[in-house]
Amino acid sequence: MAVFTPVSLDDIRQWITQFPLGQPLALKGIPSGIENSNFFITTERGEYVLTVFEKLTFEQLPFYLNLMRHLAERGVLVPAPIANADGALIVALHGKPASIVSKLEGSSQMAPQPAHCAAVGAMLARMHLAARDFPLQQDNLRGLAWWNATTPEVLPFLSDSNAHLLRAEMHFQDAFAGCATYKTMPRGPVHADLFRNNVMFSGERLTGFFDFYFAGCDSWLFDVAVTVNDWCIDVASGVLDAARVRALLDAYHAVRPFGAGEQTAWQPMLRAAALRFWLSRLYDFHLPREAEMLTPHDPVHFERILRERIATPAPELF
Ligand SMILES: Nc1ncnc2c1ncn2[C@@H]1O[C@H](COP(=O)(O)OP(=O)(O)OP(=O)(O)O)[C@@H](O)[C@H]1O
Ligand SMILES: N[C@@H](CCO)C(=O)O
Repeated sequence: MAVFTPVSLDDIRQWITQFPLGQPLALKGIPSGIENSNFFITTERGEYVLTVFEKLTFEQLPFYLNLMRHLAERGVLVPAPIANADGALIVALHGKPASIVSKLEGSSQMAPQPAHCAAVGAMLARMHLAARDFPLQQDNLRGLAWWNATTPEVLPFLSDSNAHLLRAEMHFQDAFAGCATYKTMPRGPVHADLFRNNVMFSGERLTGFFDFYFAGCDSWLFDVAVTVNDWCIDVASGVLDAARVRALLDAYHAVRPFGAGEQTAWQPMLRAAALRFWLSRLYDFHLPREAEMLTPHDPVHFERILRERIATPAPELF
């Protein structure tokens, strides 16, 4: 169970009185997740999720929590952060930053069909548009600068073939980020981690996006590429599934039309999105943190996807 900071019902009885949630009735650690310590809390007012942030700081967190509030207020389906009596969304618990958000109904759809992908594409485009007037700025902290910083840390653990792939792809992505097309791409706050396990569905009805703690300002197309690389693949091979790709991209395009520059950037962006998760998985695998129990995600999955995106022409964006 990936609970890095244990929290008990007794620990929060006094602490939770600063929120308008009534008495806590039950608290349960959530076993999935590798970044933060998460708990379901039942209070007299309903069901919520408590997150204790393990790496993100009090300085970084306002971007994520205020973005969620901004989106929720504009009808994008995301958990609504709960403010305490002073209006604060982030408060200390066991010396670490913590927040409480509303619990989404439904469950993750781990075997998505085209209808699920279309719902995700449409909501992603709505999210990008709704965040255009979000006033806070924060870079994608898992963007190009982080890839460049992390590459030398993981290289010593790689086979010759993988070290060559990583060096070559970093070279390609550094050059791509410097080109004119990249610089004109539409950008704004993006989720940047919109995998199947970060979206809730009730049947075919999308009930919410969550886990915004990798969000940041980046190109919208990067967000689309991250999403397609998870929602629209055959998991065993990493190969894109044409029907699901079409469903997701067409639904996105109907809400926020893609531009010609984005078509040019699509294949490099699919590669960038694969590289980002290959790198973070390599880092977590070879340089793990302590946890009560932690199962790192498999880096080979994204190595396979990266090789596949390099080898195979990208599908038409629109
Ligand atoms: N607002 C929410 N409503 C309902 N369930 C939630 C909510 N937030 C988190 N969960 C549940 O908690 C689990 C872990 O949350 P989350 O994915 O945010 O953790 P994490 O540590 O940031 O994980 P990772 O970054 O590995 O995805 C989710 O899979 C989901 O079941
Ligand atoms: N979605 C990431 C985990 C961090 O949220 C991965 O699958 O590697």
